Amino acid sequence: MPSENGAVNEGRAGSRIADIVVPVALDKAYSYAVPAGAALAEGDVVVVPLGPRETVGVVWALREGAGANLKSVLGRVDVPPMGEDLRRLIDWIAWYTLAPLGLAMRLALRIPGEDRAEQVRVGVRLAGEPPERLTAARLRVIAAAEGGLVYTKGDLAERAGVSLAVINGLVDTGTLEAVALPPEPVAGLPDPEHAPTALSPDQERAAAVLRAAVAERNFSVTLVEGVTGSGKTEVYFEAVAEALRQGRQALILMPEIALTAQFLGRFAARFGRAPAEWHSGISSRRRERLHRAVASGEVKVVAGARSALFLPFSDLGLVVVDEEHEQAYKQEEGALYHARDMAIVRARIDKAPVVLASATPSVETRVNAARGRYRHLVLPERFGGRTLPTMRAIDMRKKAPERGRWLSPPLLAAMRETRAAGEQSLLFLNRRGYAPLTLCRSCGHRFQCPNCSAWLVEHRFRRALVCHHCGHVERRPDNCPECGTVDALAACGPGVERLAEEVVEHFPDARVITLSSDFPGGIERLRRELEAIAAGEADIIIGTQLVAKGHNFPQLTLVGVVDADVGLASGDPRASERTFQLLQQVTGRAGRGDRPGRALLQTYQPDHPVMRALLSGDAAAFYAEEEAVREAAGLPPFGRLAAIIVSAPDRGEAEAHARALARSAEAPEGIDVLGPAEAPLALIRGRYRFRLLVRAARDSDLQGYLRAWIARTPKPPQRIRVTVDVDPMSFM
Ligand SMILES: Nc1ncnc2c1ncn2[C@@H]1O[C@H](COP(=O)(O)OP(=O)(O)OP(=O)(O)O)[C@@H](O)[C@H]1O
Ligand SMILES: [Zn+2]
Repeated sequence: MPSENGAVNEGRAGSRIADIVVPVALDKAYSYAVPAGAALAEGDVVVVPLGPRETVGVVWALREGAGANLKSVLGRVDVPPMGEDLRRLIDWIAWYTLAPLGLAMRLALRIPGEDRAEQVRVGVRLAGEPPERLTAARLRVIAAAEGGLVYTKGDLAERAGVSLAVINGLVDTGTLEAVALPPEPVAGLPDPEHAPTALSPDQERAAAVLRAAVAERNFSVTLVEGVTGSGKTEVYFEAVAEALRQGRQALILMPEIALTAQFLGRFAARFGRAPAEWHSGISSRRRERLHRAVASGEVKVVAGARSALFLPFSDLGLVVVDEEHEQAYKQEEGALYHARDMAIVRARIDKAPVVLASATPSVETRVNAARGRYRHLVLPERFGGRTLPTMRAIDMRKKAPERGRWLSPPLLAAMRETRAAGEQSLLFLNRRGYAPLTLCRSCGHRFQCPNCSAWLVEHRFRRALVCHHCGHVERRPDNCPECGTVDALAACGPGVERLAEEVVEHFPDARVITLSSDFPGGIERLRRELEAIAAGEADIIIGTQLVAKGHNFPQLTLVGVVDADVGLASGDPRASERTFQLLQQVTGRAGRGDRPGRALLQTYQPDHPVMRALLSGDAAAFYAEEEAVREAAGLPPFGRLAAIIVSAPDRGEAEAHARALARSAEAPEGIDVLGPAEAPLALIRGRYRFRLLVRAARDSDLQGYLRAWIARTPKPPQRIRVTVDVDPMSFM
């Protein structure tokens, strides 16, 4: 790798040593000599030799020392240094999650890509004499450029109605001269006074507390718990406004940022400018510019996904975590961190207030609020006198749909009424594809993924069978591969595509939109469809969980939950909490406009505590019961959990190492080690998996225990992987 900003190496070793963290799976910093006279500071991004190659790294610490036997730092890279706060955050993440320091550091490292050179924008203006050869086109250009203003070439070509070649020709003749244009600003400056919202008294009370928290310029955490449609967004916008008034920066973390065009529009309406967006859909070139502009303080507000947490804010004055209960905040690959929790860590380091917003907070956050660790603001009502949807269960044991169909008579009747009233219905089913399982009616053969212990999901319009875990795709055959019978394959169970078929049978002239993250057209298509729905251009919407999140569809008055029980059967300790949150969210899409909404839950267990809580609207009772169950079982937040996942291409090896780990567990008082057990997803991407679960008392040194344990277990060969997941969200 070339050194971007001049070599610092002047050949002589100096008197300083740099401890440098490189972005690989190593757990410590490596020492290098700092060449004499090199201007190097902690946090600088540098190029260093690593074995036979060169790599970038970050200066974690500088100290005195000769370092005669050490290799030297080769150069400094011209990117914003990694500030003290970010380095402390990364140390913390590495300590907390047990991720190797180098991997944790990689979260915050941005190195320029190939296209890094900022393209200089050039404009042209009239400068010299008209050329000797004057064509009509050339005359039009000269006329259009009259007055001496600077235009981009494209602009001028358009104004004059000529091609770029004509413009370039006039530059060659000296009639036009090229001048450098200032770079376009990365993001506009949001104005806190642009269009303040008139808040309701409840909202105003909450907003006042948040403004005060921002004005304190100190660390604090405030939970804003408000029912769906209560205006949580409007309220935390007031905290953002206060940060802007103070000239400070604000970070808004969102779980599904790519789908939040509506949010960006609302922000722009309130502040006159959209916030800077940060997520994987943003081009690398733009991300690089944003990275610099966040470091320089030019960008004031970033709305982003998890990784926005690692931007080099120079003066962070507020962090908002929207939908704080969302599982999407947990990073499930690489360093397994929880972005909400790490946002709180970063805010503590940066002495900034945090706002957690949710209609259905996580049990952890509720308990923290109840114990006084967090401030707790409640918005109990929807804005503008609107009411929450009425909730009813449809007992599927009594009101069964026809054979091979999934919509019960009462739900169909409600959809007809809604349609007759010119309103929208939403059917929610959290299953992508056509059918979750395909089998042969003749021999019973089931289609399974060759790499995973999972059934292949039929995607009918792609004419394919797909594994949702590893992405394996195969054609759906006409004959059974096992017994050869023709046309004997049957789809079992519903996915959104199959549901759409049923809806069209019942409502042949309704405008139906099916939303699923795996449809062709990607984010752009989803954004367009969400807009179309909000504009009333659909009668019936069918969707997976991505329709549940934060959208405002004013004409939507009926939500039908096709299978309310789906999430309850998983055996996951958070199954109840998650089902409650998801169904509350999705039903909360109904009745947000002028007309009241209702929700119907198709369930085989109407007496399940989760269903009872949803039907009665008594969230407090649900949380109280859930907390009691967790407390009794020593589960988070009353106790702590860590999962150890051992995986290998060979099942026997994976199991043997998992057992070896269990044997060397030596758990002290207050810590239990459970397992190993074969993981529910026993095979993923060709790797067999075994799980151990560590349950520890709240005040125990879980990380210390895990480190010592893993260190004393004989190191397995490379093909056996041991993954530690502290505070696991997935138990698969
Ligand atoms: N003070 C207000 N003035 C005008 N409109 C408001 C006000 N408060 C809320 N609204 C409107 O009410 C709707 C719901 O508000 P918002 O989306 O902020 O609620 P929320 O609590 O974040 O909802 P959810 O949890 O369901 O996403 C939005 O259309 C919003 O513009
Ligand atoms: Zn698979």
